[in-house]
Amino acid sequence: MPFSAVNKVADADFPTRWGQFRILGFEGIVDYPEPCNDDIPAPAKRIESAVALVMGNIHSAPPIVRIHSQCLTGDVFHSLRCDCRQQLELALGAISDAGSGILLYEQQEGRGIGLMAKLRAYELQDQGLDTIEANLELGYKADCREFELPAEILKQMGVNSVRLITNNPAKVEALELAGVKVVERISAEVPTEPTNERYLQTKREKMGHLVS
Ligand SMILES: Nc1nc2c(ncn2[C@@H]2O[C@H](COP(=O)(O)OP(=O)(O)OP(=O)(O)O)[C@@H](O)[C@H]2O)c(=O)[nH]1
Ligand SMILES: [Zn+2]
Repeated sequence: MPFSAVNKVADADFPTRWGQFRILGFEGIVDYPEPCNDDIPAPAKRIESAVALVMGNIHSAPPIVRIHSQCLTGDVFHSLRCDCRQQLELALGAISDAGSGILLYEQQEGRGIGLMAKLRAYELQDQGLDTIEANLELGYKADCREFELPAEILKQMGVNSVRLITNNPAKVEALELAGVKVVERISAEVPTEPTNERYLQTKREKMGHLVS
């Protein structure tokens, strides 16, 4: 999806439980975005935003990077339907341990379908559909994310090679395609819960995620 512009809109101090970060805000303008649901026409222009938490020196060696997609239910409410919150903590812990790194938090709730659609997908999952079947039943693609904004943000920061925390080969491919080298993939596997076993099984079997 072509961005006609990606701009840094803010850069501030950000103390956290994991240590001292900078928090940066980025906005990208997408011209003629592709619809994620054929029944919902896309606008001619869409603004996408992402937050970058940056710790330490990110230029002396390929930094640890996590691209985290927004999950209100997991990140804020500690939902056990998914593994997002545990992955967020794993990533912040890894960056903190290394003393440097970047967490890119992209506002792609529900793999880009939005919060209300994700909740409707949960309803369908309660009736027996898996995560992908539920998205498709609602008219959405299985995954609406393309990871171009995080790639562009990394390049704007002068980061052209990274150690990426992920289990999702599509993220590695997207960065490489955009010209950001993934010199190492660091596993984002976290302990499973009985309530997220099917969610993880679907990621492994239908989305090619590298989880056991
Ligand atoms: N549509 C939909 N999205 C979900 C569901 N559960 C979690 N998500 C979203 O999934 C996104 C996280 O994507 P995942 O596929 O779990 O993991 P990933 O980011 O692709 O891969 P990792 O880097 O390995 O974590 C977040 O945006 C969540 O809001 C669901 O049941 N349906
Ligand atoms: Zn989640």
